[in-house]
Amino acid sequence: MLTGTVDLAATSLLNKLIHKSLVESRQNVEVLQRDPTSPLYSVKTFEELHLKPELLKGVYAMGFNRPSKIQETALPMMLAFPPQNLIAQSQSGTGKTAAFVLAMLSRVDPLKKYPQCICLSPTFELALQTGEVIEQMGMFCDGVEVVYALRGNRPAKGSNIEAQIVVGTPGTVMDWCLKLKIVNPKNICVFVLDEADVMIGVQGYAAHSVRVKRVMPATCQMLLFSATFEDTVWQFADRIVPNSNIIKLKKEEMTLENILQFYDSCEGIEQKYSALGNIYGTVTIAQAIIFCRTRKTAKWLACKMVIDSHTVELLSGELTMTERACAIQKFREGKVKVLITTNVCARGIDVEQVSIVVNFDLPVNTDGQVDFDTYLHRIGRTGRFGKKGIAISLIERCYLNMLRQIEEHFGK
Ligand SMILES: Nc1ncnc2c1ncn2[C@@H]1O[C@H](COP(=O)(O)OP(=O)(O)OP(=O)(O)O)[C@@H](O)[C@H]1O
Repeated sequence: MLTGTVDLAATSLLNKLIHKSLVESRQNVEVLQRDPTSPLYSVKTFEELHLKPELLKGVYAMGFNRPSKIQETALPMMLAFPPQNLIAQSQSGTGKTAAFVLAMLSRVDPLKKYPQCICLSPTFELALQTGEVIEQMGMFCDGVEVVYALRGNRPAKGSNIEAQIVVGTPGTVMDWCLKLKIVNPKNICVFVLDEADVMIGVQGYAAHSVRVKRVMPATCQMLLFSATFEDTVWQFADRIVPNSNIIKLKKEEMTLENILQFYDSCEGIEQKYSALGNIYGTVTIAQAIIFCRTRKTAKWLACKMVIDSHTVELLSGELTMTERACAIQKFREGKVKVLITTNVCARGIDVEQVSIVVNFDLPVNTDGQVDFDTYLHRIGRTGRFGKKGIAISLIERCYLNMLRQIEEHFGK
């Protein structure tokens, strides 16, 4: 890790690194896809994975040349007959979404006009993003549609849902299945839990996910995906999805070599703010996400930056759904280059141009201990699919021990 206050020398070094990483990113993906130790490596081509012709067309239209390791390994398991359950772990940005989307699209029958697959996501933004991937990848699958089971999109009781794939957050999907009864769980043949460790390991999410699972037919294929699974969550996953195929990473494989991690030790919040000000110019060469621990800090930071004439977008859980959708869309389209957010965007969000992640605060759990998994998910918002990325954590000196714990935990 690189240390020191972000002074002029450090800023200029960062500048160089960002330019270098932007130039090297594309090349790096090609190199990694030929490196057997990389999570992007595969022996097989998409043709050899026996995808339907319309899906092959979709994959190539998205610009994918070869599958990644998780896609190569998971797809044959997911597409096998009889259908098999799968619990799969792979690093951030290595193509898990594409893998389970291909599995759902392979299984739906476009002629049947009712929901056949459900994908649960922990956040509104991630559900929207996954739905968009389904729509893009399935663009040649005539008659296949997606419906979003999200707060704010509430069809009337008795509505007839014709879309074959439902993407949504657990509470709303549960309502659609059990309360409104507009999705018949008995017709579901694939049930995906994205960010599965949260979906089954965190109270609230878990209660809803498990209730939906209970009303599915026993033959329904369960697919659990995440970049992180704590040991206790593995055990729980194994219990609720018995007889699964399992793809698991070793601890030392979890961090990505293509993301450089730095820190800057600061005296207090104001010094953190000035450190951020020093690197703002560098950060906006491409796009950046700044993570804060609380909504309050995120709001404070966004207001302060706007007052100082910086263009930033705030996205936190206190915004309305329309405001959240608008904020992520603006950032995705590159209309704003800096997104200030909380853990609501820590997982899954995929914006290719993000070359820097800043931890304005380190993520901690409810006991005030470092939340290693969230750290990994946050920094994984950069360095997508082998691109180069930079993560900078601003740390108050009294919390430097947390940094050591992160280094020890990941062996980096
Ligand atoms: N085979 C491929 N070739 C090229 N690009 C790919 C391929 N598979 C996925 N991608 C791209 O890589 C990026 C990351 O993929 P994706 O979002 O599926 O990763 P993920 O593993 O689900 O990440 P996270 O753990 O953060 O949720 C996306 O922009 C996606 O379009």
